[in-house]
Amino acid sequence: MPLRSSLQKGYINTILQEIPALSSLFSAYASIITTIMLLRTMFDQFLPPQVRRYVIKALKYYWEPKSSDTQTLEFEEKDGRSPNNMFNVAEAYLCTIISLDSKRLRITKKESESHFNIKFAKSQQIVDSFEGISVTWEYLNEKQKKEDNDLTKIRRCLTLKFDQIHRDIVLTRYLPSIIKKVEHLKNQKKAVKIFSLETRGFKAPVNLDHPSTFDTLAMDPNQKKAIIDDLDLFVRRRDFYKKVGKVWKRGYLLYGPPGTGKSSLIAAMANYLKFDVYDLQLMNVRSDSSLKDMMLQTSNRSILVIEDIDCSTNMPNRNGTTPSKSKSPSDSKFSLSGLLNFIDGLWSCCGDERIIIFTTNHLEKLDPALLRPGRMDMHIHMSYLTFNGFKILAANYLNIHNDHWRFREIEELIRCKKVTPAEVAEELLKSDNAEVVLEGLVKFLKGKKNGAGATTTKGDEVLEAKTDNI
Ligand SMILES: Nc1ncnc2c1ncn2[C@@H]1O[C@H](COP(=O)(O)OP(=O)(O)OP(=O)(O)O)[C@@H](O)[C@H]1O
Ligand SMILES: [Mg+2]
Repeated sequence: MPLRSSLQKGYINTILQEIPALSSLFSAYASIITTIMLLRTMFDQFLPPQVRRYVIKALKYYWEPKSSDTQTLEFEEKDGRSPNNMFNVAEAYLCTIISLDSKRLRITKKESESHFNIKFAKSQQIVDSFEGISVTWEYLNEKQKKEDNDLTKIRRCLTLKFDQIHRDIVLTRYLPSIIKKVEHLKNQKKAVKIFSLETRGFKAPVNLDHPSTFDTLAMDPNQKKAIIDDLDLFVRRRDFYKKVGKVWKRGYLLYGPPGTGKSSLIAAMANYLKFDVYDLQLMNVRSDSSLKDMMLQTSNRSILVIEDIDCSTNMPNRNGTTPSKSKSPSDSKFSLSGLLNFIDGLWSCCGDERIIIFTTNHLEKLDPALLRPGRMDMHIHMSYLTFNGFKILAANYLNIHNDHWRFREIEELIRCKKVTPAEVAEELLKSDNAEVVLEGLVKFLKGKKNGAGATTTKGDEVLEAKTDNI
């Protein structure tokens, strides 16, 4: 083939032309090797061993990749004999950033858990980034010989590697942010407990298991938002309370007719904050000092509830007279001023992050001392159902998220009737069929007495925040 042979000829010519350049490259390379070998021989033969060692060390320092550039932190599973919580925190955090693409994963499950956990496995690495820096986690699971005998033990450890120049960021910001994230996660998973009071103290707690949340509460949206904002502000103000020298507590007074959602709101608050609830029935409190003892039994991050404050006890007022004749002041060593002292923080200063909630159906019956500005931080009026509230119930109970042809009529009826969310919720439960339920509700509303000014629609009219009192 003429073409092929001409190409081959071309290659050969090119190679022949390059021969002088290649041969000079080879000779340069050979002379470098010879020089190195000569130097090596001189180095071995003429330099004393100490100097040789020193030179080798110096060369290593300049030429080897510097291992000291990488900082390694070790999180051992055990700190001596006790568990190292930082290991658990780091492990929990890594579960949240693990990629399912990892070639090796560990799967764990406790008997009490309904789902399995995915953890990262021996010798696997996870690269994480924080504020633009990159860090590498590795899980070590190595056998170690015990010093005193031949037995081996397993050393479990997480290592965190990063460039040394980022040490401050890792120690002062990255690790604290991990602790915060894990605390938050734990809090999300926490089951809220309720402690009820007996004469001798609080009973063993049970899970609150109350399904009420801010999403399911039929309330004016502005009022709901104001409460959520207030709770959020409260929980993030630890330093602020410290700075101004106030006990870190917040008091809410919920008032309104029966069935308007006062207890449901308490459950929603507890579920939102994941705070345990202490249900304090005042009839079981015998004296001011026993109230103080009860307080000592409660934990931080909790809600103390005193329901129906107007009628739960024949508490003597500050003049020593009881509202009811069934008990004389001498029968009870528990007084209104004792309770007021407690609210004012004298006794609650044994704990942090406390919420106190009073409920009443009759605001007018309460001792004015309880209502004085500064006692309860926020007065929340739980009123009759509004149309906005009804739409929330319709979405929850009937899955109606948009408009419905019956809504205009229902809106008109709700505007001029006094109807509680509890009454409407009961009507909405009566059938699976939305048409049947709404027809029944219209009938029910038509059958109710008219009530002027039954509903208040503006959030700011039904919510009085005494925010200036913290
Ligand atoms: N605002 C509301 N949003 C949603 N459901 C509500 C609301 N109010 C009442 N309900 C329903 O009515 C039931 C009773 O309400 P809840 O016990 O919260 O009322 P209450 O104001 O505490 O009444 P009481 O003054 O008698 O203690 C709740 O379990 C819930 O199903
Ligand atoms: Mg209630």
